[in-house]
Amino acid sequence: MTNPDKLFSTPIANLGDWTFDERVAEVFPDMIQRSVPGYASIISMIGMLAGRFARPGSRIYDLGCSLGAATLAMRRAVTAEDCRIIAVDNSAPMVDRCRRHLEAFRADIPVEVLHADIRDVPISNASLVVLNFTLQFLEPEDRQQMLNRVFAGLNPGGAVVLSEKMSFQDAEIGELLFNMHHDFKRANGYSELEISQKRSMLENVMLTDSVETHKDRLRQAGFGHGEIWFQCFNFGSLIAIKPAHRPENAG
Ligand SMILES: C[S@@+](CC[C@H](N)C(=O)[O-])C[C@H]1O[C@@H](n2cnc3c(N)ncnc32)[C@H](O)[C@@H]1O
Ligand SMILES: O=C(O)C(=O)C[C@]1(C(=O)O)C=C[C@@H](O)C=C1
Repeated sequence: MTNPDKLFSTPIANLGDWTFDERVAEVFPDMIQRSVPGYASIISMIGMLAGRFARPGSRIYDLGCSLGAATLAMRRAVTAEDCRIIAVDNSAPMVDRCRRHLEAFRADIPVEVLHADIRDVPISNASLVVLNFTLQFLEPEDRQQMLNRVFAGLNPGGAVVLSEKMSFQDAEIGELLFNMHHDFKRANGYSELEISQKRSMLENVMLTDSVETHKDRLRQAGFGHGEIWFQCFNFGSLIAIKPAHRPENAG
């Protein structure tokens, strides 16, 4: 049983900015499940993607791993020989719990959990890089550079999975999907107070981009193109593949 998220159920005088602190880490599985439509599907399908993209002797990165849900799904699914997973988060309470979580299950794939800022972690020999609802917490001016580094660290034929809460250029559709997300939260038992307090805490620290912006950034990083492989309301996930080396005289 996970602890229920009741963090914002009573009025808070000074809301302040959102952080991934001890209290959030403690209720995180319940919180993210009830807040992100499609979260469980995305996690299990990241496992499937890892099974497909993992190459022998390569690394898989889970950037902003929180409690390690994506890492666990990938560790279960990867069959390629001599792979290792590097899971990174800059929240100490998340990293502590993530390590304990991973130790609770036996597995053949080694996992290194790093307490670090994803902007400082070298990326190399990667067959898959996962940013599952993490890029949205970087300052917008750091996002392109991050994706450039992901591209540079991927082996040819490797992929990036980029899941984000998104905004929409079409104002009417944007408003509908935003409202549907709030309906989703209400249906999962969150009150108007909980929804609005969390929203105002996230306001300054989680700035969302449009699907077009994400695709432009992926293109600029060198991926050629990226495409949505999952979407529910204003939450979605893109995939982009680093072109494989083409033989010298390929037409
Ligand atoms: C919404 S959670 C990610 C959920 C997680 N990927 C999953 O699939 O369950 C965002 C995570 O990113 C981490 N984070 C945010 N900015 C970061 C940064 N600059 N470096 C490392 N981790 C970061 C937060 O501490 C938080 O745990
Ligand atoms: O936008 C919201 O209301 C959210 O709750 C989103 C979101 C996210 O996308 O990361 C924000 C913080 C929590 O980590 C869980 C979910």
